[in-house]
Amino acid sequence: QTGSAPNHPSDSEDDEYITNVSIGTPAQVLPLDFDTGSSDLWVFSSETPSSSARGHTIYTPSKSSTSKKVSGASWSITYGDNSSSSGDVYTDTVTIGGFSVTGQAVESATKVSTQFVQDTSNSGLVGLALDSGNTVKPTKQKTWFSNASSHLAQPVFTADLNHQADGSYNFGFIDTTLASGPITYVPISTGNGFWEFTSASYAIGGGSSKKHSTDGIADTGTTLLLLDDTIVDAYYNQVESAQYDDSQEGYTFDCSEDLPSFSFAVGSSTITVPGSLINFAPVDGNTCFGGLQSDDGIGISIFGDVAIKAALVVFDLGNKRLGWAQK
Ligand SMILES: CSC[C@H](NC(=O)[C@H](Cc1ccccc1)OC(=O)N1CCC(N)CC1)C(=O)N[C@@H](CC1CCCCC1)[C@@H](O)COc1ccncc1
Repeated sequence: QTGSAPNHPSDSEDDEYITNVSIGTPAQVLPLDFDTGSSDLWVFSSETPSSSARGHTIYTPSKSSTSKKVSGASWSITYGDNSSSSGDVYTDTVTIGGFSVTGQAVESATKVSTQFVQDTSNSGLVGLALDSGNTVKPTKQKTWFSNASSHLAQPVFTADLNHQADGSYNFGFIDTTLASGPITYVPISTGNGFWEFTSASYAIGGGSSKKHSTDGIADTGTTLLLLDDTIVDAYYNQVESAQYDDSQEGYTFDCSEDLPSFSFAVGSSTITVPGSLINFAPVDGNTCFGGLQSDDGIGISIFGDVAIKAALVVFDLGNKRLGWAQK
C-alpha cells in the first residue's frame, strides 16, 4: 500500500508548504503544514476560540462518527520560532494521499499563539519527526507516518518541494523519476527525535570544498537553510552587496545580484542549492533577504525548505537513514 499527496507553497515566498488532509467520517478536509521537524499532528478545531480560528478551516470532532476523545490527554508545543499551541486529544481516521490511518491521535487546539492566528495558510501541522518528540501527556502518541509505516509497502516517505510550484509527499514508495541524480543515504541519529544527520563539508559557488562538520536536521517545517555563522559569513563574503541587516535579523543584498550556489556534503556526494533559491524574498525596494542564514542560538543546524527544494529527500524509518538526491 502507498499514498501520494500534492503540496504547494503557501505564498509567493515559499514560506510554507501545504497539503490537504482528510480527517473523520464524513471527511473534513484541512490544509496542513507537514513538518519533519516536529512530532504532533494538531489542528484548529471547534474547541479553538472563534476569534483565533477566524480564516482557518476547523475540525469538529462531534461531527465525525469515528472520533473518540482521549480522556485525560493534553498537549502543548513551542516551536523554534517561539510560536506555540496546546489543547486536548481525539483519535480519528486520518487520510493522506489516499492512505488511511484509523485511530490516529488528532490534537485539537484550545490555544494558539498569535503567529498561528495570523497565518491563515494552514489549519494545523502534521508532525513527521520521530515519535519520541510527541508532546501528548500522560501517554505519548505516534505520528501519522509511524502508524502508517507498518502497513505501507516500504517504511519510507519522500519530500519533493518546489519553488512556486506543486510538489509531493509520497508514502511507502520512492519515485526516483522526481530526481536527476542518484540517492545517497546517510544514517540518522535518533537521540533528539529529529531526522538528524552530519554533513562533512560545504562549498560556495564553484569553489573548493571546505571541511566543516555540520550536525543538522532535515526539516520541511522550516523555511530557510540555517547553518553555522562561519559558513554563512563565508557565503555572503562572496556577495558584493550583502550586509547583515539588524532589523531583518539576517543578511540582505541587492536583488539584482547573481548569488553563488551553495553545496553541502551528503556522505560521499554533494547537494547543490542554486543561487536562485538563496535569493529568498524581497524585503523592500530592491533589497532581498537571503535563504541561507545563521542557526545561532538554536543549537543545531536546519536544512529547511531552501535546501530541500534542491533535492528529493527520502525519510527512511525502516533503516533509520536519510536519502538525498539532486533534483
Ligand atoms: C529555528 S526553527 C524556525 C522554524 N520556523 C520557521 O521557519 C518559520 C515558518 C513560518 C511560520 C509562519 C509563517 C511563515 C513561515 O519561518 C521563519 O521563521 N521565517 C520565514 C520567513 C523569513 N522572512 C523569516 C524566517 C520552526 O520553528 N519550525 C517548526 C515548524 C513551524 C512552526 C511554526 C509554524 C510553521 C511550522 C519546526 O519545523 C522546527 O521546530 C523546532 C526546531 C528546533 N527546535 C525546536 C523546535
